[in-house]
Parts: sequence; structure tokens; C-alpha cells
Amino acid sequence: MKIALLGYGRMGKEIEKIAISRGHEIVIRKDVDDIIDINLADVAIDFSVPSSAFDNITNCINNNVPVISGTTGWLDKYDEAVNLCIEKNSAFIYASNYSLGVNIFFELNKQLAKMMSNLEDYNISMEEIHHTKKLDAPSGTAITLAKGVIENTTKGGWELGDKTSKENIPIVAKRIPDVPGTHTVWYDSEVDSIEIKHTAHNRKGFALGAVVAAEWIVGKEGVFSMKDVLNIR
Ligand SMILES: NC(=O)C1=CN([C@@H]2O[C@H](COP(=O)(O)OP(=O)(O)OC[C@H]3O[C@@H](n4cnc5c(N)ncnc54)[C@H](OP(=O)(O)O)[C@@H]3O)[C@@H](O)[C@H]2O)C=CC1
Ligand SMILES: O=C(O)C1=N[C@H](C(=O)O)C[C@H](O)C1
Repeated sequence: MKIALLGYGRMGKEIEKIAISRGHEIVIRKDVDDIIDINLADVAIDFSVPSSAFDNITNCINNNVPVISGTTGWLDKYDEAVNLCIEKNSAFIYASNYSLGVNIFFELNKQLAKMMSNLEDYNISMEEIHHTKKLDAPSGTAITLAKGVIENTTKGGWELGDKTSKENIPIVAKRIPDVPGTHTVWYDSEVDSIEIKHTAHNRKGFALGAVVAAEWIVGKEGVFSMKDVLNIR
């Protein structure tokens, strides 16, 4: 496949290595606001910055080039991208995290939330730790984890900070040099704690998932998720 990399930073470079090792060709490497001809590519992979993701994605959709987006911090415009994709009969996936391990962790988190939903002695909290170059907080992955709990409990939302709250899920965001991404969900009571945790050791899992999603989406039409790609039930 001919792949356009929209964003050629830490993730773009990791994706390039995996894509080439799987027999693909990189035809576009876009950073900043370069003018590009997206039609040179069979599929585009966007790991850029929150302020440019929406423009990158809609350029692909408008040109009927399937697009995989991993950029976080732009989701206020997600519904607009979805509607455009449906209107143009194009193909699009956004995932806050493309690694297989985190996508299994998302399902585990939902199951645990269901089991804990009636146990009032336990307080939920979350923590995400990332490298100091990360632009957004909390991480997209932490937001997906919080949504997974909200869908399965009476929690109404999430908030940044460590304040225990009956209504919202507190999320602490820590920035420590070189950490690729660590997410923990706790349920604490007076007598014990339950903890589930995912630790990325490097960026290879994110990059492989994005390339697998790009291979999967070519020839399809619609708005999909990593659950579709990985066939997780
Ligand atoms: N979903 C997932 O699985 C994962 C998601 N991410 C997310 O992916 C994004 C990128 O992460 P990462 O690679 O670490 O970040 P980097 O900062 O290393 O890379 C982002 C790149 O995007 C470039 N860029 C800036 N403006 C544009 C534009 N208009 N079009 C295209 N590229 C542009 C930047 O260029 P310059 O430096 O010149 O500004 C930079 O090279 C983040 O939002 C991060 O949260 C990260 C890992 C996994
Ligand atoms: O910025 C990162 O590095 C990461 N961002 C994603 C997020 O915001 O969840 C995924 C991963 O944790 C790495």
C-alpha cells in the first residue's frame, strides 16, 4: 500500500519502520502545513498535533482517501468528522490508543466497572503518566477509560485532579521524561484496593496497531473503531 504519514514525529517515524517492514511504501511525510497531494496515497495515517488533526482528516475524507487517526486532543470536532465521512462515503477510524494491549484493557475496564457499579464503599480514580512532550491532558486513552466507566455506572463525567467525587471520576495526569504511556484504574475502599494497569514499554504497539488498521480499512466505507479492526467482542 502507498501510505501518507500526516505527522512525522515520534509516532510517524515508528509507523514508517513497521509499515516498510510489512511491505508498504511511504509516499507522503507531512509535517506542519505543507501542501500535499493526498491522492498519491491509498491510505493516510494521522499522528500529528491537536490543532491540525481535523484539517488533515477532513482533507483525506474530502478526497476519498481512507484515514486512520491517532492524534488526541481534538475530539470536540469528532462528530463533524464522522458526519463528513458519512456524507462523502469515505472511511475513517479514530482511536485514542491503537495497541492491542490497551484495547483489551478497555474491555477489562468496562467489565470491572459493571461489577463495581453497585458497590458504594469503593471510590474510583484514574492516573495516566506520559513523557513531558505530550501536549494534551488527560490522555485520550484516559478519556476512553473514563467513558467506559461512565457507560456502565452512574458516574456523570471525569475531572482532572485527585479530588474524590461522587459524581465524577478523578484523573491525575503526570508528566515524567520518556514514559511512553501508563494508565491505572483504582477502586479504593477502607479495607482494600483493586487496581488494573496497562504499561506501554515503547511505542511499537501503538504503531503496529495503526498499520494493521490502515491495512484493514482499505476498500471499506464507513466510520469504524479498533474493536472492529481487532474483532474484539
Ligand atoms: N492513538 C494512539 O495510539 C497514540 C496517539 N498518540 C498521539 O499522536 C499524536 C502525535 O504524537 P507524537 O508522534 O508523539 O508527537 P510528535 O510531536 O513527536 O509528532 C507530531 C508531529 O506532527 C507534526 N505536525 C505539526 N503540524 C502538523 C500538520 N499541520 N500536519 C501534519 N503534521 C503536523 C509536528 O511537526 P513539528 O514538530 O514541526 O510541529 C510533529 O512532527 C499526539 O496527539 C499523541 O497524543 C501517540 C501515541 C499513540
Ligand atoms: O502522547 C502520547 O505519547 C500518547 N498518546 C495517546 C493518548 O493520549 O492516550 C496514547 C498513548 O498513551 C501515547
